[in-house]
Amino acid sequence: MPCMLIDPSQKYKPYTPLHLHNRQWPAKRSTVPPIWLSTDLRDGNQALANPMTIEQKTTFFKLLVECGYKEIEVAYPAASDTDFNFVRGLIEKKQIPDDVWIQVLTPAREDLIKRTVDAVAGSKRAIIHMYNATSSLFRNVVFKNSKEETIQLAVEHTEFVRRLTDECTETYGTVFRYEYSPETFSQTEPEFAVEICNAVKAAWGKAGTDTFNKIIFNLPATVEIAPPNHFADLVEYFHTRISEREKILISLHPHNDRGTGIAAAELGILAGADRVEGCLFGNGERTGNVDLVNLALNYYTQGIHPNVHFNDIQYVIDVVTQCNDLPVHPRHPYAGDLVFSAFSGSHQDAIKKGFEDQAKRHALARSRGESEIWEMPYLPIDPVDLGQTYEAVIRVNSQSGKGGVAYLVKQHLHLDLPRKLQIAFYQVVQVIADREAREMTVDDITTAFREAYHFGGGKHKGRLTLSSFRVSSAPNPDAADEAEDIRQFDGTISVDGVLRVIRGDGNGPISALLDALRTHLDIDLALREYSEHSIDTEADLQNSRAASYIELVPANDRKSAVSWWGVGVDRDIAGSGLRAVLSAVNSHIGDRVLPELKLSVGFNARSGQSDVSSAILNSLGLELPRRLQAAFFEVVQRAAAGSGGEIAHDALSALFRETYGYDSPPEKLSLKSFELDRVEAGTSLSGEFLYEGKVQKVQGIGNGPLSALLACLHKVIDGALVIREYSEHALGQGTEVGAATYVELVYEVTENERTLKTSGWGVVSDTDIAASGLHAVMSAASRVGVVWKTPV
Ligand SMILES: CC(=O)SCCNC(=O)CCNC(=O)[C@H](O)C(C)(C)COP(=O)(O)OP(=O)(O)OC[C@H]1O[C@@H](n2cnc3c(N)ncnc32)[C@H](O)[C@@H]1OP(=O)(O)O
Ligand SMILES: CC(C)C(=O)C(=O)O
Repeated sequence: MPCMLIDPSQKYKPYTPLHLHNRQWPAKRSTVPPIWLSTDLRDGNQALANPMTIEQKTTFFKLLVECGYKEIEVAYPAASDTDFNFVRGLIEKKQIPDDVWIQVLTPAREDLIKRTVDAVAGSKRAIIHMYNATSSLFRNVVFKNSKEETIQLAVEHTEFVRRLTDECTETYGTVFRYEYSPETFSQTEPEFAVEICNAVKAAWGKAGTDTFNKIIFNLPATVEIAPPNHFADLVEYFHTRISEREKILISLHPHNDRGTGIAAAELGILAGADRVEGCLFGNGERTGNVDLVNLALNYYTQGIHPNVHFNDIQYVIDVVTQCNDLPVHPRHPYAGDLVFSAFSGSHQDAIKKGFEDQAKRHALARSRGESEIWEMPYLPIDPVDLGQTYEAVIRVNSQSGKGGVAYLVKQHLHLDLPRKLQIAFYQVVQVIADREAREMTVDDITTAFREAYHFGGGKHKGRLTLSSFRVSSAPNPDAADEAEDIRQFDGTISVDGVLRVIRGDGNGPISALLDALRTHLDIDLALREYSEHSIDTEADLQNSRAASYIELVPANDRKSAVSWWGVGVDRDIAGSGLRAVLSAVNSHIGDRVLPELKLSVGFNARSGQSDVSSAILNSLGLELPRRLQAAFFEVVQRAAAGSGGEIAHDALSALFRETYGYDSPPEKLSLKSFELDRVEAGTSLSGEFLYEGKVQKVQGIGNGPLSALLACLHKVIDGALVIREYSEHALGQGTEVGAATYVELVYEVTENERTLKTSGWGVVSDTDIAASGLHAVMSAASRVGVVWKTPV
C-alpha cells in the first residue's frame, strides 16, 4: 500500500537557495499598502468545479467595486463564451466605474489574443495580461522550447498585443496597459526571468514612468515550492536587476501550496514589489491564490489603511461564498466563524479583563484627546471594525471558566457579578455544559442565570416576589443618636402567588426584610456579602437602575460553607437590595412548605388597621375608605380574639365577604331591575325590588340615581335613610375594568315610640358604575335592617 517514504529525498528535490549578497528586504518595513488586483473572476473562477454564471460574476464584480478594488481581472475571455460575454456585458451595460481598470488574461497565442482584445474593445481602460511559462520544466516538457524560443514567443506576442491594442485605441478610444507574467517565475532561473522581461519591455516599447503607462511585470509563484524568504530573494533579485525599474510595476501573484502565500506576498513587498494579485478569502487553483482580505487586514492591524474596505465582512463572506459555492473555513483569519471566539477559560478571562481595562484606558485617552489604541489579549483586531459584534467573542463550553461566563452575563444582562457570585454561577454553568456536552449559547447562559437566581420576572420568578414596600425610620429606644434609628420594612410580597403583608425591623432595609421573613415565614437567614452597582447607559442616565448582589447564610452559622446568592435590579437601590434578598431566599427555600402567613391583630400586636386594609387590597383589590377600614378592623379584632389575636390571610378575606355581603348571592333586599331616566325634576328610577324573595315595583325621583333610589326606598320602608359616605374606584384593568363602590347608610326609625339609629356599609363591584352605586345602597340598606311597611 502506498505510504510516505522513509527517505523523501529520493523523490523530492529541495529548492536551490539564491545567494543574494547584501539582501535588503529583511530589514525593511511596509508602510503603504500595495496596489491590489483581484483575480477572483479569472484565477478564482477557473479553479471552480462549476465556474460562475454571468449573474454570479456580475454580483462578484459589484462587490469588488464596493470593497474599493480599482484593478479587477474580470475574465479569461478566450476561454468561453460566458467569459467573453460577461466582459462585453460589463462594458455595454456601463457597469465599470471610470476609476476601475478591468484586466483580461490571454496566453501567447494570436487567435486567443485577438479574442481577448475584442472582448475589451470599447471599454474606457483595460489591462491586457499575457503569460507564458518560463521555467525549465515548462520549457522542456510543455512547450519543448529553448530559452531563446521562449523569449521569442513572449516578444512576438507582446508585439502582437501592442498592434491590436493600438488599433483598438484608435477605433474605440480604449486606453490600454500591458501586463506580462513569466508564469512559473518562482521556478524560473532568476536571471532568465529578468532577461525575458527586459525583452518583453523592449517589445512593448512604450513603458513610461507615469503610474498608468508603466509596464506591469507580474511575478507568480504559480506553484509555491519554497519558503517565503526564497520568494522574497527572487523578487529582490528581479527588482534590483531589471532595467528601467522606474518604468515598471512589480506585481506578485503568490499561490499557497505550502500555506505561506501570505508570508510570500508580505516578504515580496518588502523585497520591492508594488502590487499584489489574489482572491478574496484565498480562492484559486489547488490551495488557492493569496488571500486579499487577509493581506489587507494585516495592513489594517498595523495601523495602515489598506485602501479596501470590509466594514461588513459578513456581507462580503455571504456574497463570495454564494458566488464560489465554497465555504470560508471557521478558522479563516479575520473571517472565519470562530476567529472572534474564545472557548477556553484563561483566554476568556484575559479578554474580559482586557475589555475592562481598555474601557478605562480609552476613557482617559478620550479625555486627553489621544488615540484610543486597541490592545486586547488574544484579539488582534476589534471585531466591530469588520461589522462583527462582541457577542461571538466569548463562547462557553466545558473548557470555559468563570471569567468568560461572567463576561457574557455582563454583556447581555448588564450585571457585573462579584467574584464569589461568578464562581457560584460558573458551577451552575459547568454542570449544564457537562451534562449537555455541547457549546452553551448566550441564550443558554442567560436562561440558566435567570433560573438560578429567579431573575427577570415572568417565567423565572421564584416563590417569593416583592410586590410593594415601604421602608420607614423609627427611633431606636436603645440609642442616643438618630443615625442609629431603626428601619422598618412594611411590604407586600407574593408567596406562592398569594399577596401577603409582612413587617420587620432592622438597622437597614435588608436586615428589616430578613427580620420580617424570620417573623412571618420562619426563614432564618443572615447577610454575609453585599455589593451593588448602577446599570446605566451613557445615553440614558435618567433610566439608570441599581443592581444588588447578596449572599445569605444560615443565621446561626455565619461561616457556613453553604450559602445562597441573590440578584436584584430595581430603579431604587433599596428595592434592588430587597429583591436580591428574595432572590437568594427563593434558592434557599426550594420547594419546602412555608408556614401559613398570619396577621397578628390583638393587643400589642405587630399588625394594625393598615395591614388589614393592605391584605384586603391585595386579596380583593378593594381600596377601603378610611372609615370602612376602621370598621372592618374592629370586626377583625373581634374575630381574632378567639384565636389568640391571630388571623390567617384567607380567613381575613372570607370575613370581609361575609361581613359586607361582598361578591355574595343577593341579600334580603336587593334591586332586581332598574331603569334611569332624565326628567325635568332630575332623575327618575323605575324598577323592581326583591324583598325576601318577593318582587315590588317601585318608582322614585331624585337629584341623581342614588337619591332617586332613596326616594323609592322611602316609599316602601319606615324611617329614613341618609348616605353618610360614598366613594368609588376603578377595579381591574383593560376591557375587564369595572367599579367598586362603598356606601355607608345611616338609618333612623321609630318603633314602639323608640327612635333607633343604625349605620351600615354596602360594598359592591360591577362592570357598570351606576349599577355598582345602586346595588351598594341596597346592600347597605339590607345590612341596616330597614323595616318594610308596604305589603308586597
Ligand atoms: C497558471 C494559470 O493559471 S494560467 C491560466 C490558466 N487558465 C486557463 O487555462 C483557463 C482557460 N483556458 C482555456 O479555456 C483553454 O485552455 C484555452 C481556450 C485557452 C485553450 O484551449 P486549447 O486550445 O484547447 O488548448 P489547451 O487547453 O489544451 O492548452 C494547451 C495548449 O496551449 C499551450 N499553452 C499553454 N500556455 C500557453 C501560453 N501561455 N501561451 C501560449 N500557449 C500556451 C500549450 O503549450 C498547449 O499547446 P499544444 O496544444 O500545442 O500542446
Ligand atoms: C497567469 C499567471 C499569472 C497565473 O495565474 C499563475 O501563474 O498562477
